[in-house]
This record gives sequence, structure tokens and C-alpha cells, in this order.
Amino acid sequence: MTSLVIGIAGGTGSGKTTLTNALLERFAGRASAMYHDNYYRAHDDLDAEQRTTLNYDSPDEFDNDLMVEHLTRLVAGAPVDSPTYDFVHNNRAARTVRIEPKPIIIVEGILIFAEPRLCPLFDIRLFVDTDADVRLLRRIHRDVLERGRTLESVERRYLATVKPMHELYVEPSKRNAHIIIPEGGRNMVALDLLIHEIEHQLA
Ligand SMILES: Nc1ncnc2c1ncn2[C@@H]1O[C@H](COP(=O)(O)OP(=O)(O)O)[C@@H](O)[C@H]1O
Ligand SMILES: Nc1ccn([C@@H]2O[C@H](COP(=O)(O)O)[C@@H](O)[C@H]2O)c(=O)n1
Repeated sequence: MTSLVIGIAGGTGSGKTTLTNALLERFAGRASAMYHDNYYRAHDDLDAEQRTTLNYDSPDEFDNDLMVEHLTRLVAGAPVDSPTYDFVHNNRAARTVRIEPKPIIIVEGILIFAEPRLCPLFDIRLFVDTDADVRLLRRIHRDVLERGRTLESVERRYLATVKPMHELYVEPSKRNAHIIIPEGGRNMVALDLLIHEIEHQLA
């Protein structure tokens, strides 16, 4: 099976998952998704407090060797057991999730276009572009409501690592994109054009 590999990058809270889900829904049964977030390094070597101090927006925090190996295997037609990640405990979770090879493979993550070994593996590279203030508001909402974080900790982490790493790595990686999509998965014009192009490439 030859798969069409679609990379979806963009800053935190930009709408990557929303776009991924829209494509998974539209191409149900024909698409699989792989998430860079699931390839954050395991940190059983550190205690819970130490894990809150890491820079999770640095490319060094991802196990890209494993991600490249898994994506290469998937594209070659073999299923992979992807790790999963626990954002509440800031560590790799025990559970794995099986990803089946499909005609469309979607790969999502803030830094996938900043990693020179991953970027060339994508046939279509999409960058979801959303203003920083909107992304920050979404991030506060998510981290406080879903990840058990305090407003102070979100603010501290945003200023210490999220914002500077975005400016250093994520934003410049936009130049590696084929298409820049303002507002991601709810941009219906972009979504329709994208679906048309994917159908065309699969035909
Ligand atoms: N175009 C949009 N308009 C309004 N809210 C959106 C839009 N796209 C995403 N969201 C919301 O913003 C939040 C973050 O979106 P998400 O897709 O999870 O971003 P990311 O995966 O890039 O972190 C979610 O609550 C989602 O429902
Ligand atoms: N333990 C962790 C690991 C990562 N993050 C943040 O996740 C963001 C990337 O995921 P998105 O869904 O927002 O694209 C990234 O900005 C990390 O700071 C975290 O909060 N905790």
C-alpha cells in the first residue's frame, strides 16, 4: 500500500487536532493519525516536581528516533504500537495504541516541520496559523480544565518556554509548509480545498 502522508504543524492551541479530527471524520476508514505528543520522552528518572520544570517545547524533549522509525514502518505498510502520553503526570503512559497502515496517514505536532528527519516524510505539509493571543487563551482553558494546572503555572510555563520556543522553532518551521491554513479545522474553505486535493492525490 502506498500511503499519502499529511503533516499538520502549528503552535500550541492553533487548531491542529481539530483539523486532524475533521480529516479523520471525512476519510473515515481510510486514514490513521500519529501524534508527536505521544513521542515525548519517558522521564521515570525524574520525580513529579522535576518533571514540571522541563522544557516541553524544545525539539530535544521528543523521541524523534522512535517517531521516525514508527512512521517509516507505517508508510511501509506495517502497523505500529505508538506510545501514549499523560499530560497530568508529565510522563509517558503505560498504554500503547495500535496505528494501522491506511491510504492516508496524518501526523500532527508543534515541531514536526522543525525536525529534519521527519519533515521530508510528509507528502503534504500543512501549517495551522492562529494568532498567539487566541492560542494562549485556548491553552489556559485546556491546561486548567483538562490538565489540572493552575493559572500561575500556565503563565510561568508560557513565558519561560512555550513562547520563546514557538518563536525559535515553530514559527520558522512554517516556511517548510506547502499550505498555511488560518484557523485550522473550522476553516471550511481550506478544508474543502484540502479534501479535494487529497482525493485527487489518492485517485
Ligand atoms: N477555528 C476555531 N475556532 C474556535 N475554536 C477553535 C478553532 N479551532 C480549534 N478551536 C478550539 O481551540 C482549542 C484548541 O484546538 P486544538 O485543535 O486542540 O489545537 P492544537 O491541537 O493545535 O493544540 C479546542 O478547544 C478547539 O475546540
Ligand atoms: N508534559 C507536557 C508536555 C507538553 N506540554 C505542552 O503541549 C504542547 C503541545 O501540544 P499541543 O496539543 O498544544 O499542540 C506544548 O506547547 C507543550 O508545552 C505540556 O503542557 N505538558
